[in-house]
Amino acid sequence: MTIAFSHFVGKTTMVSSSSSPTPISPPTPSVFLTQEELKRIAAFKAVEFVKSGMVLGLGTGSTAKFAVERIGELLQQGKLKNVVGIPTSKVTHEQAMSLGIPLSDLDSHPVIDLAIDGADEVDPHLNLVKGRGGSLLREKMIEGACRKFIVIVDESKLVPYLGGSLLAMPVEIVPFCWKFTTERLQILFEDSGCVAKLRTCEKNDEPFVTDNGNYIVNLYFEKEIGDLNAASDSILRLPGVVEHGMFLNMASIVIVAGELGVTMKEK
Ligand SMILES: O=C(CO)[C@H](O)[C@H](O)COP(=O)(O)O
Repeated sequence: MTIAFSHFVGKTTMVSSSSSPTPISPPTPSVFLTQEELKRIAAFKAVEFVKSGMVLGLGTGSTAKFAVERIGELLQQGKLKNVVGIPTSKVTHEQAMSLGIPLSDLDSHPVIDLAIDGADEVDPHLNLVKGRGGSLLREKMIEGACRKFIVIVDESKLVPYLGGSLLAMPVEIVPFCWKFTTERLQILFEDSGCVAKLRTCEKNDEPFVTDNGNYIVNLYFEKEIGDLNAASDSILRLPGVVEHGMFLNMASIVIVAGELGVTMKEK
């Protein structure tokens, strides 16, 4: 049984095995699935779009890791051949290496056929918040260079507007005078009741350091941000900011796994 999520604006497809681009089928959803199982189902569905010979952006996080695992498995089984992976983080690099997935980078492969990655929030227009795993910069560089970007989420990630989960919207900043930059970010969005906080590591309360040697400031919004493109521009104009976690108009397809089925939303 499948359901269509009224959340989305535009075309939503209810997924069945007949709509699969390849004969590889994920486990069939049923009730009482755990969040991990839902993530795995969305990931398997996305990997059905992978074809031999493709250059692939490999995402980061607990959902994307299932996609990387599946790609490794299909390579080992000989069902996929000659793919090259471009990892979006050191963690994914390690995982892909351990699975024997051939790896490269954007310098050697500036155009990527397909990227598959998770997201922290998905709004009805397929805009995303990403980077709660801290890999937003590499993710944005790699996913911005791909022909098709498939986002895989469980239904808990759907929000009516970005910032709507009341969880963090991350911004990567240089460590130099991070307090100054954090304050500037908070002031920028004071009309939206924004609170800006440096991300720290749970184990020692030290600043969280990204794969690029930078810090992350988490923005928490009390009210809707409003014009997302204007917000993006003003964040990026602040000296000290490297990148933010709003991925606007980048997703080609969002695959959502829910208790009652899988839906696929295309731009
Ligand atoms: O952007 C990311 C990492 O920087 C992740 O894709 C995002 O945080 C979702 O992660 P998960 O699948 O573990 O919920």
